[in-house]
Amino acid sequence: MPALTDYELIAAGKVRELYRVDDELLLLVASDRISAYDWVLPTEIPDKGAVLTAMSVFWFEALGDIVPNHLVSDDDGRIPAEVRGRALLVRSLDMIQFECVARGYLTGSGLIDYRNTGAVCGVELPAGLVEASRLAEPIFTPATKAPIGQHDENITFDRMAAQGREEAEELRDLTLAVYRRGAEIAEKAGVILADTKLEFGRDASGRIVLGDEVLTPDSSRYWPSEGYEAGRVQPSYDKQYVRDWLTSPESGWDRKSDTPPPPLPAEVVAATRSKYVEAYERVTGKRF
Ligand SMILES: C[C@H](c1ccccc1)n1cc(-c2ncnc(N)c2C#N)cn1
Repeated sequence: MPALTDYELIAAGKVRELYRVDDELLLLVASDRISAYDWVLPTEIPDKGAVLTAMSVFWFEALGDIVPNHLVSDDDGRIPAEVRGRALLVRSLDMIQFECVARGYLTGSGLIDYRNTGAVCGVELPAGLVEASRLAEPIFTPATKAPIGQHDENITFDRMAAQGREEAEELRDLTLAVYRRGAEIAEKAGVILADTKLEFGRDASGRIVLGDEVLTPDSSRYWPSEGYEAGRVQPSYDKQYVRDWLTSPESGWDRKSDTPPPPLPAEVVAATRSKYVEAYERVTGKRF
């Protein structure tokens, strides 16, 4: 059984790492770290990495008729014991350098663009929409990848198509199809999938393949269906306990200061772990 140190680290995000296993295979590792307000918190959430990894595995399978994916195995001798359960053995792809985002609801950077221009990524929207408005139809809102620590830049479809219209159209169609399927399955589970960010690449035969994690609470916004109401910021399905505690007087933290957030109390950690497990069990219908 190999150790993680046997593999070269080739990419690291706030809460995950990517290692090279050989010239065809990579290891996508999800940590138990959690980020909030653009900070990586000092306290980990036990099993977060494993739950999100299991969610990606579920979605790759549930989306198999829509798009091929890079998953080779979630249980293979080449996955080191220390990350078993929170790591995926994946095919190395030639990644397409666009963030493929689909939105069924208006929030985050999409809402900001809408308030400034009446559109998101050049897609005109009707007047009068507010925070968390449900859109009549899901929209494709691509972005260029920003360097670590910065926010991606929303771009128009035409700007993306300048690098190849056919590819942009295929990525748009796949992204919207994945979102619609995800939103449909989530809705049956009493969960709103507000938006999601996908990453695609090309395999050795030039086929477009879905990479990265897919439809997880880290790559998507999940809201409880119960209590949904446009006009206010919706509670995050998985991170609301963390957000509420960090912005409460109890934490002693000032979000506007440039100081790192304090450690989380055990009860916030436990409640947050439960929300990840609950999201997985409701969406997949499987026990974690
Ligand atoms: C953005 C993401 C990332 C993951 C983990 C940590 C930091 C970034 N990433 C994914 C690849 C990638 N490259 C080639 N083939 C692949 N199958 C994948 C995947 N997944 C490169 N970067």
